[in-house]
This record gives sequence, structure tokens and C-alpha cells, in this order.
Amino acid sequence: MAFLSVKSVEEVESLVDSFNLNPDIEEIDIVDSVNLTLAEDVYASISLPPYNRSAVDGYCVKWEDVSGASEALPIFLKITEDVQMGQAPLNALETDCCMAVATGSMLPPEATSVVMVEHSERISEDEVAIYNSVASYENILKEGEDVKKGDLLMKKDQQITSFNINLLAALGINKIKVYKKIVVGILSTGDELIEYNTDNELNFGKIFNSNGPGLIAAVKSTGAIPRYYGIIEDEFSILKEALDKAVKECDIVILTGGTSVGVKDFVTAAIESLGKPGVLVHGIAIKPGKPTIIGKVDDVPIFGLSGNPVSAMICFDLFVNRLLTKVKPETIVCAVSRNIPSSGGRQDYIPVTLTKVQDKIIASPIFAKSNSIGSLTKMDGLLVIPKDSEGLEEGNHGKVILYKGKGWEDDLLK
Ligand SMILES: Nc1nc2c(c(=O)[nH]1)N[C@H]1C(S)=C(S)[C@@H](COP(=O)(O)OP(=O)(O)OC[C@H]3O[C@@H](n4cnc5c(N)ncnc54)[C@H](O)[C@@H]3O)O[C@H]1N2
Ligand code: MOO
Repeated sequence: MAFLSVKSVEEVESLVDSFNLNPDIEEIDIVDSVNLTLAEDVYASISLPPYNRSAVDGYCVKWEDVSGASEALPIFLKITEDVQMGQAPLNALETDCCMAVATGSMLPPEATSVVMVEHSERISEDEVAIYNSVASYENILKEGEDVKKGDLLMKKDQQITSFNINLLAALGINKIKVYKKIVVGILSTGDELIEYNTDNELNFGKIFNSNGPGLIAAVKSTGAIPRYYGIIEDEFSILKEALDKAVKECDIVILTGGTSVGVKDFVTAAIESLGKPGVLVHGIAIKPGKPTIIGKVDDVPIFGLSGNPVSAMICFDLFVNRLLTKVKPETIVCAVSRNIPSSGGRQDYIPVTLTKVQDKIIASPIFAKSNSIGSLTKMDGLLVIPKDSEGLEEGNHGKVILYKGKGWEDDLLK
């Protein structure tokens, strides 16, 4: 048995970009919507502020009435009302009069400024001395100055932030339509695996299932929901049954292991047995991850990642993350610290550390084998060596995909 025709990274990327996940839409309470994707445009149902409000504690006035007021020559105004918070003023504001207001109080329509309390002195119950003049509409939050009724405030497909939720609440909107989170099924195949969260001892021949937890975390970090199906034996009928269940219950399915051409590598056969179009890719011209499988059953994308942890995690980032987040990775171009050979014919993704040497960022390869997850945790990025290149010589420049949150930014981008 051989790999089907090996596809280039570009071919696989366009295939993945053509997948449409069509998530369902649901209406939910706004507080549950943070980080989700909005499924409708949102227009302002009211203006903000909804009426003129005071920005300070003080006295609302007609600004001309206090023109020229100073410490030496205060202007005395009659206080006609103490406007209560949460209530509208009871009366109109008369000339040469004022009303006591608090920060946020509704103002009468005749008020054209607010004098701050520290620029005044209350002489009696109903009289105040004003020591400062004020400009027109000073200290007033004008109706509609922030948001105008009917404005388009949030667009379909944008990610919802806590700021958005504060705004929606301010408008009196308590429910919005969002896309349901994508559910990603995860199956770990392999007779040698024992579950990471059991007390089982590691007998010779066995290894802990590290891809399962690693991919659960990777899926969570995209905002999707992982659904873990556990360890699946290397037995065709058991794998087929588990995959069938996952395809029916999830929007995407990821398996690890069994992608190669060993006697117990059943992933392609299991996908093919479940329906059309079945396997679309078996073999990508990359290293690591050459035997990667991509297929579809009942419109559910299936990714068969290599069992080797380094390949599984990197190919998740290159292809599955691309589908889930639609975000292209951030890259830099920098020089390499030593000769890095490449056999050509496959695009190499080489884990590198990044250091700053005389204000320049230098990439040093880690040379991790596909199974060496310990080495992978030390990397700051992935150096990409195109498939037609025979490698880079010391000092040559190459493209590096940056891994955020690895700590390199603090040291290097100062
Ligand atoms: N004759 C050939 N053999 C192999 C080829 C090839 O072209 N011809 N390709 C190699 C490459 S490259 C890769 S990558 C692997 C792909 O292997 P599989 O996807 O079939 O995975 P397994 O054989 O099941 O496992 C490989 C390796 O990974 C370990 N593993 C598996 N699952 C887990 C897990 N959940 N957590 C941690 N580690 C896991 C497994 O024990 C093996 O060591 O094939 C090469 N062979
Ligand atoms: O393609 Mo494999 O992941 O190099 O060992």
C-alpha cells in the first residue's frame, strides 16, 4: 500500500479554506456571548446618552447666566430644585436659577452648562454663589453624542468583546444571535497507548497518550469545544464505529496515529468505509507530518494526524487551526545561526529558538525528531524551508512562523 498522490502545502491550504463549517445560530443572553462570533448586525435601538446628563457633581445653569463669574465677583443663583438621581427634573430651568445635580443626573432641556461643585458655595438652602464662568455645554454629556439611534454598531461575523457587551446592555439589548461553538471530536488511536489521567504504570511497550490532551488544549485555545472519544484500539471495526459516532456528533473530527502504511494503520480505510467523498488527501509534501490524511464524510471534515506528537501538534496548527480560526499565522524573516540542510521535495517546518544578537533576531534550529515533544516545548517559532530549497546556510534568511506566549516577545521586541 502506498500513499495516494502527495499534495503540496498550498493545495492542502486551499482545500482547507474551501471547507465551510456552517455552524448553527442561537440566540443567547449577552453575558454568555463573550469571544463568540456575532451572527447578525446590531443597530442602536436608542441614542446614548438617551438624554442630556451631567458629567460632574454641581449646578446646572444657563451658561450666559454665569458669564464673568469669578472668586472676586461671584454670581448668585437661586436653586429651584435638587434633581434626584434616576429621576427626571420636575421643573423647567428658569433664567438666573440653577438646579443641584449629581454626576449622571438627567438635565432639564434648558440647561446649557454645569458648574462644578468646587467652583461654587452654597449660601443657603436655595441660594448658591458661582465663582467660575463656564462654556456652552461644558460638563454636559449631550444626548446622542456617543451613539445615535439607528447607527450600525456591530457587524455580523465580528468577535464579541466585553466592551461590546457593556454597549449592548447600555442600549437595553439583552439577547443576541451568535454562531454556536464548533465541536471538535478527538480520537487517539494506538494499542500502545494508556490514558494520561489513570494511575496505570508505564509498562515496557506502552506510552502515555499525550496527543489526546495536547489536542484537547489546542482545540480549546481556538475557542472551539473539544469532545474527547478516548483511546481507540488498532482494530478496523472498532475504529470505524468510533469514527462513525464522532462524525455524527461533531463538526470536525481529528484522529491521531494510524496514518502511515503499517499493517495496523486503518484510518484511511475507516474514513473510506463511512461515506463520500471519503479521503481527499493522504500525504502532504511536508516534514513533519507527511502521512497526514484529510477527508470528509457527510460534510464533516476529518483530519488524520500523525501519531508522532511533534507532527500532530504542528499539523494541527498548520491546517486545523487554519480552519477553526481563519487566522493566518504571524511570521518574521530572520537569519539562521547555522547551516540547515533540507532534502528538498518536502516543505520543512523546523522548530527554532529566537535570540537577539546586535539588534537582529537570529533563529537557531532545535532539530527535534517527530516524536520529541520535549524539544518542541523549547521552540519560539517554526522556520519554513520551501520544498524546492536544499536548505539554508548560516546567515541566510528564512521565514519563521511565530509562536506567541512562548516568552520570546518580551526579550526580543524590547
Ligand atoms: N514504512 C514507513 N513507515 C513510516 C513512514 C513511511 O513513510 N513509511 N512515515 C513515518 C512518518 S513520517 C510518520 S509521521 C509516522 C506516522 O505514523 P502514524 O500516524 O501511523 O502513527 P503511529 O504509527 O500510530 O504512531 C507513530 C508514533 O507516535 C506515537 N503515538 C501515537 N499516538 C500517540 C499518542 N496519542 N500520544 C503519544 N504518542 C503517540 C506512537 O507510539 C509512535 O511512536 O509513520 C512513520 N512510519
Ligand atoms: O512526517 Mo513524520 O511526522 O516526519 O515523522
